[in-house]
Amino acid sequence: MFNTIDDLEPGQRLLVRFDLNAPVEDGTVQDNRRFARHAETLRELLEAGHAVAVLAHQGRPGRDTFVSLEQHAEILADHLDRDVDFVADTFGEDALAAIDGLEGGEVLVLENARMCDEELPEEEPEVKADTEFVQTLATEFDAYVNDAYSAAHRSHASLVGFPRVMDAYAGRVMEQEYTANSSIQEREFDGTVTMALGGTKAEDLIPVIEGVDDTVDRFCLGGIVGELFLRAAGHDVGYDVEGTDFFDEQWDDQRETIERILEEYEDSLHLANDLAYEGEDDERAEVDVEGLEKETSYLDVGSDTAETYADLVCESEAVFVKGALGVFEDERFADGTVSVLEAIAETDCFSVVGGGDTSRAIEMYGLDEDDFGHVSIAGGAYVRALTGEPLVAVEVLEDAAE
Ligand SMILES: Nc1ncnc2c1ncn2[C@@H]1O[C@H](COP(=O)(O)OP(=O)(O)OP(=O)(O)O)[C@@H](O)[C@H]1O
Ligand SMILES: O=C(O)[C@H](O)COP(=O)(O)O
Repeated sequence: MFNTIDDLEPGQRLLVRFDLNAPVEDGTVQDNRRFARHAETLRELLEAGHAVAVLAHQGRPGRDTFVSLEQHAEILADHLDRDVDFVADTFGEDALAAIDGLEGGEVLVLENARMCDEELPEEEPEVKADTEFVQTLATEFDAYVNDAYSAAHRSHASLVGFPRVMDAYAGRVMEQEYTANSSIQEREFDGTVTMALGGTKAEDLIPVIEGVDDTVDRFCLGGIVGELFLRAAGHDVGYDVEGTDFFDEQWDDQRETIERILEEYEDSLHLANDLAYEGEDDERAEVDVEGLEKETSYLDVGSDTAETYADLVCESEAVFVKGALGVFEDERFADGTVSVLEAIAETDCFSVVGGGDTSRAIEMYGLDEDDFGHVSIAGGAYVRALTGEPLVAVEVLEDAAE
């Protein structure tokens, strides 16, 4: 087990890793559940008199979501109802000067860690610990706190490097998510177990199907992941159209695996039989999978599919959700995601809803969190925990405690 912030000495200078990765619409960062959860950890640390520098990431280089953390500092400030400083630098001179001026009870957000070249390449913790990024920041603080459970599956410098070179502790979100998600993995169910898989990150989800196949009886696919499976099944969908970069790269990387899984799991995979898109007059329009066209951007599963998936949920003893079945942020394309969530809320099945973005649908559509077993702000990390696969950033925290 790891040490937690309960084990911290008083009045420390802390480097705290959050996961504030959020949707970005037209350059504007959207508040999601992660801010509220991490703000609670932050409040506790500041009230205890610690000086806190926040390290976090947003998007990936080359994507529209790869932006500065300046807006994230403002959103955190709104949650805390106090000032949150920001410096547009991570470990250079400006960052070090700002860190130097940090007093107990104050907080400073550092710039997007993924703007540093040494952050992203997936490498062993020892290699990350040796980077200039980690070596420079480590000397500025008494201890490192990792609260970013939802990024704990990534072997990035800010997640795995620091615990190798300094005292390291788990924050409240890390502790709570780790406990909840690990206990789910050990549960056994007598009845049917259904998993709804959607969202944009096919490469995170595909290994999950094989990892949980002894527990999960059927998989309902939607979102980008579902469209890639439809493409493998021979339908004219799952191709990038102007302005999207979801499909072609993932298809090239995952094609063989998708085709194999489609064949091996024929009986347990449920693919959409209709999809929705933006039709004339900007209205939602729908089409059966036989009528799909490569040039159209499909934004949700169709109503027939949504109804079928909701029925499957109602017959289940346990339901796991990871990733949205459509672009639920736009009301016209929320039907698939919301139908599944409503079906869970109406029945008394055990349920877990995961995903930094997906979990936001619960409050957006007025559902009651109490109707769900566990709502996780983690996506990739939560599904890996379900398969029993270790999370590298948790492992280094555990090593640090020994
Ligand atoms: N057909 C689609 N086209 C474009 N975007 C889609 C489609 N279906 C779902 N999405 C988007 O997928 C997003 C959620 O997927 P994502 O992979 O980011 O999962 P997540 O739930 O946030 O998990 P994580 O924590 O891993 O990021 C939603 O914001 C939704 O708009
Ligand atoms: O949003 C997430 O799932 C985490 O922040 C990890 O982000 P990534 O999938 O871009 O590595």
